[in-house]
Amino acid sequence: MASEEKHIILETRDLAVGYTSKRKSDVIASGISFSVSEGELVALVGANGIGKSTLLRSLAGMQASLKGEIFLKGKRLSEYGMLQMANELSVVLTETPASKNLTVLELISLGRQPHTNWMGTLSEEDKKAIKFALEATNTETLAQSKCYELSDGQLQRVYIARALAQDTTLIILDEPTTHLDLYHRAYVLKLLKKLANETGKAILYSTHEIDLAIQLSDKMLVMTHETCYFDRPKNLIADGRFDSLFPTETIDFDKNSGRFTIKE
Ligand SMILES: Nc1ncnc2c1ncn2[C@@H]1O[C@H](COP(=O)(O)OP(=O)(O)OP(=O)(O)O)[C@@H](O)[C@H]1O
Repeated sequence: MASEEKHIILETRDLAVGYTSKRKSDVIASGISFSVSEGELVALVGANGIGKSTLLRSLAGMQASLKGEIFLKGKRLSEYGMLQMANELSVVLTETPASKNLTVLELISLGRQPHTNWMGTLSEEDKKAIKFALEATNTETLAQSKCYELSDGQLQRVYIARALAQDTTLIILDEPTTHLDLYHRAYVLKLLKKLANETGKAILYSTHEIDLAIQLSDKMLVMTHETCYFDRPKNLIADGRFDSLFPTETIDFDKNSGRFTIKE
């Protein structure tokens, strides 16, 4: 038990996330308890507006949670300073403000910021990490392009490359495959799986590609209006957690194939 706990990178306990204004707290999701261990790819799924982005932003320390605890490598997230956090956690959000005047190489190099010296010069190790990020995301040929020249799908891979260059133990990605064509969707998800399983990174990503997530993820966090379920995909299927994720008069979940079908 103790050795298992040692490998947990991210953990939440009875977390509630949402928004506060002067007058009230608006809880979007609550009772969220799960963990991501070293070497695991975990998918976060749920219907539109259920709170996936809200949860990911809370886990990345970008907005305060309303209740419960978040631990990063056993230490409360609230106790991390900015630089220390950047050494442990990289984030790829859908609405990442695009520094579109930069070249791809410059943007990816920014991922090395937590590691570079006070002059910001790149060491051999920095250059190696950038080269790896370019190769892994299939973006080498784009290196000298300006970000504003890229398609949405190319830009998405560049943001993933920046996170890889940052070389953190935990990577959080909000819908990393949204703008990608079928080939790059499969490519990126297989890459995330490979990175997690082979380099020991802990990767948490949100997605609407539930079928692909079932095939590729080690574990899944399923958000519903009532509660959140966290388990291995095959256990979630056996427990019927996908059966009523969407209105059943329109969409059916087939337990045998692990796929959704549209009703006639
Ligand atoms: N800044 C905000 N202030 C108040 N409420 C917000 C804010 N941002 C999002 N919400 C609300 O929080 C809820 C969850 O939104 P969120 O974007 O987290 O869902 P999601 O699961 O990521 O959705 P999608 O699958 O459509 O991307 C929605 O009802 C949304 O209107």
